[in-house]
Amino acid sequence: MLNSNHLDEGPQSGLNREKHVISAKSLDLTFQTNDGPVHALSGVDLDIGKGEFVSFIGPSGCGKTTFLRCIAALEAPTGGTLTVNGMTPDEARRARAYGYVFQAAGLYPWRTIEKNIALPLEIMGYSKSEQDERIARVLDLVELSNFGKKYPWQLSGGMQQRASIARALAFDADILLMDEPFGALDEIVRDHLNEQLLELWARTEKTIGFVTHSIPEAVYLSTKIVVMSPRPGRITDVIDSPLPKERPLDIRDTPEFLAIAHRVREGLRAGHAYDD
Ligand SMILES: Nc1ncnc2c1ncn2[C@@H]1O[C@H](COP(=O)(O)OP(=O)(O)OP(=O)(O)O)[C@@H](O)[C@H]1O
Repeated sequence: MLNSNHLDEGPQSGLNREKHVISAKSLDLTFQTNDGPVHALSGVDLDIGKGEFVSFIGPSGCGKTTFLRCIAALEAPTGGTLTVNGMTPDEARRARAYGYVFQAAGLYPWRTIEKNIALPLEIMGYSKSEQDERIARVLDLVELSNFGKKYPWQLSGGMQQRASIARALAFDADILLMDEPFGALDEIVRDHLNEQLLELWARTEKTIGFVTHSIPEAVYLSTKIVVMSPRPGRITDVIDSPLPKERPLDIRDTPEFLAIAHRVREGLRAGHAYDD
């Protein structure tokens, strides 16, 4: 079975009827390092509903990436529970419950954009015709239909990131995990990609977990903003955004937007003060 969606309505699954796509309870993760233990996540409680756009914001080292990696079963928590589509993260990974977009686009330079998107599909055993169909659909979603035959180095940084998003979307996972995907891009390109990402999210109704250092980006994109602070990494505030789903860029000048941005900033400050 190739499509992850089958797990949502499986017959055997009382578990799968759980309404939260991602649910963390008292999640803890301590890394054992040569310099002693590093408490990367402490008592993290968070529920993410289907179709939410959730941003994680906080200073360097507060555990944003670690939390995303736990969801993706790339790290094993040392305490608490975490479910993804009602399964363990490892089961969800095997069921292809999510796509992952990294900070660097991570495209293979010797493969065309099409061939980069095809790679996970090849590994998963899709037929050539299904690969082609999926590649065409995701290239259209990220507005790169005319660039499939190009190599990554022939594309701008923003286009490469869009190609990387297309690759993560190709096997149609319900969840998209994005770790600071636009951090290295200039403001104008980033604004444009933020707009496109919101459109894509509205069209596909994916659940998105998005790591960022930018307050405006978090507020512009999210239905829920999770503010974190370090040592140990923990959640200090969860803000449910009252902004409408349709968001032109100039919404960033409205009092409602600025009020949320203010609350995020206060949350970040409080986290820092805690460390002093
Ligand atoms: N594999 C690992 N081994 C040991 N320590 C680790 C490991 N991965 C992360 N850490 C530590 O865990 C803490 C949380 O790191 P993490 O990368 O999740 O933070 P972050 O909030 O994503 O930071 P940034 O914004 O800089 O990406 C940091 O102190 C980091 O040094």
